[in-house]
Amino acid sequence: MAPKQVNSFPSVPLKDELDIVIPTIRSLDFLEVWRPFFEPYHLIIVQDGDPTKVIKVPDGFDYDLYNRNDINRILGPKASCISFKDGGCRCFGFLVSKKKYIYTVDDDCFVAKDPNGKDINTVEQHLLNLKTPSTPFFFNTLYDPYREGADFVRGYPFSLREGVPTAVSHGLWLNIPDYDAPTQLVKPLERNTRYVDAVMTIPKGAFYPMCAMNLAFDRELIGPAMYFGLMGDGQPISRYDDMLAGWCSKLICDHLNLGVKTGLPYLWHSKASNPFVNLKKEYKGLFWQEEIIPFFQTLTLPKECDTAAKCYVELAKLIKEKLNHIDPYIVRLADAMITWIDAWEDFNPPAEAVPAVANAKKDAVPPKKSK
Ligand SMILES: O=c1ccn([C@@H]2O[C@H](COP(=O)(O)OP(=O)(O)O[C@H]3OC[C@H](O)[C@H](O)[C@H]3O)[C@@H](O)[C@H]2O)c(=O)[nH]1
Ligand SMILES: [Mn+2]
Repeated sequence: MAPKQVNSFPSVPLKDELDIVIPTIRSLDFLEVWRPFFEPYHLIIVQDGDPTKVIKVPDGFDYDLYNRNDINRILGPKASCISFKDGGCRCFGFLVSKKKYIYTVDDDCFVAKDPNGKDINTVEQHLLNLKTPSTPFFFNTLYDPYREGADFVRGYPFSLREGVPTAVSHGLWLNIPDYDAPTQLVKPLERNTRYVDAVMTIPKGAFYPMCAMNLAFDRELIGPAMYFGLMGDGQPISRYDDMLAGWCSKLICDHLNLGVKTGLPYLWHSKASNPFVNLKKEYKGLFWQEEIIPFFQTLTLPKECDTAAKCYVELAKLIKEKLNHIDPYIVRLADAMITWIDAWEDFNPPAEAVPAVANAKKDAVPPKKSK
């Protein structure tokens, strides 16, 4: 029986282990409030929309900024898999990062306070979540057993107390909740004021609506599955970027015995996007998901799929084969999933890749700007 890990916050910023990826089509002024927590880290800013628009990065941050011209230049024809005019463009940042962990956050999210009035360092809490095991096979009713002041409760099998590696840490939001358009329309004034002091592993076999507003993950374990789909301009759907990545990554985490956690940390989500615009963007997803989610719930991947990338390629094939009747778009999406993996492996060669070729490809990515 492994000694239980009692976790504490990482004492110093782990800047060599984590990049912060921010999609933006607006402004980066929000970084000012995050400065104490974000300044030590490298930012990867993915500028969406008009590439001629100059988006100012507040002084003092170490960053690379990529606009659509950069994405096209760097990926060439493979840029077709990166969404335009949808927050899903952020996955380009996941692709070019070289760090083990990614934290991605939206530009209308701010520092929240915990019930004691203390500013919440979301990066620290996500790193803690990712560096401590998950318990997907048997639910611990006292929530995160690795947390200070908690443990496995009576009856929890000792054979399962080591847990599994954590691949995804899904944070939450105070103030504007991540509601879909119909819910936003009927509850325009609803605000989330409930701070739940808990981190939970999402049990194996259960899916969840992954929101990318306050999300962290282990690139090495699950990076290839964090593709945010073909959304936005020229596509019949938007605002399902993170949902697709959530379904795919959870299926693959379950298959590879990796964990997904949700709960702390919280941030403050400030902007309610227009529910009528959102309804137009997401309405196909509202009914497509009623068929897509059962597809994921009943899917079993072959045991030969022993890496996230191999699982993802197999999943793309199955989506193309089993879901193409929903809409011709699904075929394009499945093809784009394969293009994504090709691009991923250009930047992150699989272990068995020939080093000479791999290095040549890896070095082909001059960042647009950095300080
Ligand atoms: O065309 C676009 C639109 C937005 N962005 C950037 O994406 C981030 C989210 O944008 P926004 O705050 O307007 O989205 P929400 O209505 O709050 O909902 C999101 O919440 C979770 C996910 O992030 C998902 O994308 C949405 O459902 C923000 O940083 C925008 O600047 C963009 O790059 N391109
Ligand atoms: Mn928002």
